[in-house]
Amino acid sequence: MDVGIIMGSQSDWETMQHASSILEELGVAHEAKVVSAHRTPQRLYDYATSAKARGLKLIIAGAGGAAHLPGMAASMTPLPVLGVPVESKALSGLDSLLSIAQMPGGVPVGTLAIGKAGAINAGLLAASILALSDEALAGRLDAWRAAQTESVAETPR
Ligand SMILES: Nc1c(C(=O)O)ncn1[C@@H]1O[C@H](COP(=O)(O)O)[C@@H](O)[C@H]1O
Repeated sequence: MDVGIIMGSQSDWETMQHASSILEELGVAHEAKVVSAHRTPQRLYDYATSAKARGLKLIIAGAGGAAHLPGMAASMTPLPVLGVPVESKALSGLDSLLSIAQMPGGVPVGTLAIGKAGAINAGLLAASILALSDEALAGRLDAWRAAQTESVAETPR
């Protein structure tokens, strides 16, 4: 398993499934788990502290509202952590974005955009990081990008 996708709640899956779909398309081995710093702190501790030893190379963490999950995960693993701010009902994800992006110096979380675009880009960014040491994956990523470019019509229909 190369990538671990974690999310604060089952309700985040609607957003985070887009990270999973991209990784699936690109043939990157991944797992998805519901893990919450607030509601299941022991599960988070166990997940983050064992992630590297289990062979994961990177973690994508999505959460909404007071989104402490990505930062707490980053504090307990040397693996790179990409954070996806899930769009919250009360504040449209601005709360999620700020609480994921505004980490204190020393504990980085690579923060993506709010919602679906962020989840897609977290998957793509994870793939491009892994592709640095995986030629076959680099080739699949190049093909994915070329297909995306190809799909953009020059004339609106
Ligand atoms: N931000 C966090 C954390 C965390 O950061 O550990 N755990 C749950 N949550 C968030 O609470 C929101 C509402 O959750 P519910 O839909 O379960 O009430 C979700 O977006 C989740 O990410």
